[in-house]
Amino acid sequence: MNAPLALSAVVLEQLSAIVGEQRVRTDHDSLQTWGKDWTKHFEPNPSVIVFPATTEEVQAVVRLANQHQIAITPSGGRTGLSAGAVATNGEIVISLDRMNKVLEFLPADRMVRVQAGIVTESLQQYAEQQGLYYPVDFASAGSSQLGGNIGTNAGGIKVIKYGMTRQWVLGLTVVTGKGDILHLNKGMIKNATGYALQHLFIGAEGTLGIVTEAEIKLERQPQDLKVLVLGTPDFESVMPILHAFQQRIDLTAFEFFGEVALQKVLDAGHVGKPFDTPCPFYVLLEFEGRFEAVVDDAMSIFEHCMEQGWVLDGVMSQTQAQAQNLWRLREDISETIAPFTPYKNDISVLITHVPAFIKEIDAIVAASYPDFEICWFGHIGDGNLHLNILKPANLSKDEFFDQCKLVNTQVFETVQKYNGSISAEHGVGMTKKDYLEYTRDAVEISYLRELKKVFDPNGIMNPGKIFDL
Ligand SMILES: O=C(O)CC[C@@H](O)C(=O)O
Ligand SMILES: [Zn+2]
Repeated sequence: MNAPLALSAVVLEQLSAIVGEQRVRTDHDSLQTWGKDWTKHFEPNPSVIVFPATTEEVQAVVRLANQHQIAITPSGGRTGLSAGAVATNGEIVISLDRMNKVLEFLPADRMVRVQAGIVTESLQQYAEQQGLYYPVDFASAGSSQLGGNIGTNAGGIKVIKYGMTRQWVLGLTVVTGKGDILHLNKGMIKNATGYALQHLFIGAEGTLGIVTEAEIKLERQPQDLKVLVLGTPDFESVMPILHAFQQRIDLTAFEFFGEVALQKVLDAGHVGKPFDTPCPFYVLLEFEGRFEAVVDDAMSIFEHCMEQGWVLDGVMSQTQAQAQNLWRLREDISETIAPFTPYKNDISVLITHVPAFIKEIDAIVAASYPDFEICWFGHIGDGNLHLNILKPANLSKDEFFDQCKLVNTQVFETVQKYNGSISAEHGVGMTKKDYLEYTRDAVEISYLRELKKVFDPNGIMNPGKIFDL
């Protein structure tokens, strides 16, 4: 590991003057902890971690960094999977941990104004206390922060009904890379006054500036959610099941996972199998079962799917506890496979192309990784697959990643052929940076570079993420 790059005593003193001496850390453990996210590919090596409490303090740090030409990496809950929040090169890490407050609730607007360091689950709980719902949800919601969700335009398990984080952002306060504070859109639903700059900061991974506050839209709470887990004989059956249900029922989730993923979760021992019939693939779907007619409808579609041979076995939750247990079969996958140092793909195509796309990707991985375990899962109802390749115990991390990267070209050429994305919801960060042109063409990337210069002329905001300058 590289030694942390030392900042001059003057800069450290100035940082202390801005955020307070107790809120500046340079000890080894802090640098390691706040210098990285959940990605395992890169070694953290920041110079200092600061913990501002207000937008103005963030602004002062950004201005200081501009003055001294020091790079900044914004840091939220550090649950990212693409190394968007890893500081490898002497950066000042700005942690939003102290900026976690709810600032204002406007019931008539069904909107809450929060600081960006609020933990996603705390925002969900706050909404619930108001009798409302914040629908962006995923397994890491207990640790991830809203600012990070905005930085990657996080998706998760309810996108099929509620969309990505972008859909819930009504306004943002940001500190640009230049050090200006902008209040973007101020929570309005209707505001036809030109470029909607808030949208540029959603998915920007902290490369244009730092999101410090957000106005977030809330929704009515879903009622009587029912969960079905169905076993299918093959990939080909998955999409017909989706279409059969969607014709008659508004789904709040449609997820899928393969046998390898299920087995790993069952091996962890926290949850039992859904039914006895072993199946190569499973889908999990959810809907609001407020009315008996909807639940009856779901049962008859389930039977129709069995008659068609698309479903081999299945189960529907009868209680909330059962629904939660069925969800764990899907939600526990990512954490359960983490010890296998997975090589992650987070790819998407239009729903139309999913069947052909999966077939091609399956053929590539089967031919290229005959000795590796392939763990399929994902938000198939949104056209988003999480293809995780698991590291065999006898290979080193570097050997394993090198072998996986050899196959990237084929996988990403297939993504490109279907006009898909090399990163559906995890962001580009450093892990997918070299492959950006498979989704965004060179002319488009040149516009991204120009935009970056407008907001961050000195190139200090999270350099090395998404693209190089
Ligand atoms: O670990 C992954 O590859 C996916 C993580 C997360 O996006 C999920 O859908 O569980
Ligand atoms: Zn996901």
